[in-house]
Amino acid sequence: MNGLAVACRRVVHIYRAEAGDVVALAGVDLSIAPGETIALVGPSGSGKSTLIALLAGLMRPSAGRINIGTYDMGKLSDGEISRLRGTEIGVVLQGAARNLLPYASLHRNIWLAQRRAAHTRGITLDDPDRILDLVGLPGQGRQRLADLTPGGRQRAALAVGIATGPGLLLVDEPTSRLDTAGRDEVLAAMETVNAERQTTIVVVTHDNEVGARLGRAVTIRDGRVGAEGRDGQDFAVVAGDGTVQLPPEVLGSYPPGTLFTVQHIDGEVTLVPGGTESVV
Ligand SMILES: Nc1ncnc2c1ncn2[C@@H]1O[C@H](COP(=O)(O)OP(=O)(O)OP(=O)(O)O)[C@@H](O)[C@H]1O
Repeated sequence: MNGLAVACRRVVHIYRAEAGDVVALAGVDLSIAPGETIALVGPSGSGKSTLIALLAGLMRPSAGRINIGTYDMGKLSDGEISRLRGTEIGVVLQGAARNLLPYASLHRNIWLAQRRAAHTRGITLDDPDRILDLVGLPGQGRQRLADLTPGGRQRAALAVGIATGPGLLLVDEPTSRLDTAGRDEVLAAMETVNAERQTTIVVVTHDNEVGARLGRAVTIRDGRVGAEGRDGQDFAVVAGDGTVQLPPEVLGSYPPGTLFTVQHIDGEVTLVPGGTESVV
């Protein structure tokens, strides 16, 4: 399957907790083209895991719309979303052990992931050995989780995540607790999967190196898309409601209420601080 496009429009997510409601996402607008690789980065608690859980259909947004390929997630039943997750959307949770049966071989783990898809989609699935080749574990089908290095375990989790040939692969913190060599192996595996299958890949990460290696790094800040990095350049992003977040290092110099004049000359926009502070 080719990569799936993803579109989030004004996505809001509120956790209803005893201690009070928590607004985890406050209006995310994000478009991902088929076959793109994206890192979701940003401070702890900014909403990255919430966003990936919504894309995986593990939760439903409080408001807003999510489209994946031709699917409008809000219009699908729980059963349809669950089937989609087992077939066209691959999910790799944080920690390899959460994705694999530790005492079963890699072959069996891949086969178990494929079995349901074969029933629901009735298509020919990739040979498990071919999948292991893709993630850099050639000929390791008989190995079990414990037999592998930490980087190998994470790549085995990726193998299970792509077992059904999904068009969208969602991966949570694949390189945390890995050394540099392990991280490079996991990045190389994701790059190979993307190159060979054009799978759209969205990775939640705290690792800036991962963000730099993937095609696009989207910074989630306070539940919104705060900035984007592409090809070593940083960009501010205009949100669907017209707001733009300034980088924290800029905001640090200008307290809330600072007035700016906006100068728009020959296509260039400049913010010039000045005037009396307004009360916020
Ligand atoms: N089940 C929950 N119930 C209540 N609040 C939650 C729940 N899960 C997350 N939150 C809150 O929602 C906000 C966003 O959390 P989220 O885990 O999505 O952020 P994150 O960017 O993934 O953080 P981290 O990088 O630390 O994993 C935080 O304020 C968090 O405390």
